[in-house]
Amino acid sequence: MSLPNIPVGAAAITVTGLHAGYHDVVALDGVDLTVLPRTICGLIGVNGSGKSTLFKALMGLVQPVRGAVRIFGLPSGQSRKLNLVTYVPQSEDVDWTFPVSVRDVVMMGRYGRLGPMRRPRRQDRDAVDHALERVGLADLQHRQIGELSGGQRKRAFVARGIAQDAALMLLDEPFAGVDKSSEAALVALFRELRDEGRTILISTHDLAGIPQLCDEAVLLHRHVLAHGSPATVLTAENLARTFGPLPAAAAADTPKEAS
Ligand SMILES: Nc1ncnc2c1ncn2[C@@H]1O[C@H](COP(=O)(O)OP(=O)(O)OP(=O)(O)O)[C@@H](O)[C@H]1O
Repeated sequence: MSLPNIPVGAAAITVTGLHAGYHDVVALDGVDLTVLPRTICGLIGVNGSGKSTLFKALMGLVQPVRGAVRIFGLPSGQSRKLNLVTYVPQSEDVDWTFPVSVRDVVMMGRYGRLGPMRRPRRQDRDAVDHALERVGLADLQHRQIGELSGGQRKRAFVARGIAQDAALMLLDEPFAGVDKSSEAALVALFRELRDEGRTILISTHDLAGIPQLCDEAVLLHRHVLAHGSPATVLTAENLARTFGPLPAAAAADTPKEAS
């Protein structure tokens, strides 16, 4: 991975005093969050707690009412122009009837990197081949994107981010609709991507999978309730603050602190 544009020493994500929302809906109410490079950070919260809005604010798709967002020290528009960040949205936010192949979707990751002729060159095609291989979709690359299963569509968007060679990947529920064996393969892939130098912010409802996947966890409810290692964050007390009191049987199933 070549990341010449990243300011040395900058945090991957810096969010300060962020207030954002939609018309009369306050979705984020004073979010402060710093995520260092080479980290997989899990974003956890109930439905409507503001996870997707935070992703959109990081991408510049939702404007702050107050506060600021920086990606590698840069405003979101600039970080997007420099191909520093990629976003895998929730499936509901994508028009799957759009007549493009899986390969076309992955090639979109290269658009910001095309040469002066604006045509894919050998290196772009190679990057797309490589990304398709890494998510296990090489055999399905000529299918229309809408003809894939839910889990395969997610993998196509992850491949787009890999082809883009983005230093920061924002993944909104990448495991939704993904079967257990594909989820295990994605977890291994995300850890490889982290080890290559990327930073990943990932929203998930799979609490039990957090300790294996994530270096850090963030509990969100319009603002950050807790942030730190999974062991320190996923305590019964913090989870009760995030999700409300759990029934005794469910509480017994919550992840144990790592020893
Ligand atoms: N386009 C929109 N217009 C108006 N309100 C919205 C819009 N999108 C989200 N909201 C509201 O903003 C708040 C935060 O929503 P958001 O989608 O960020 O939550 P979330 O944590 O991602 O939820 P989920 O787990 O269900 O995906 C909710 O109250 C939601 O109803």
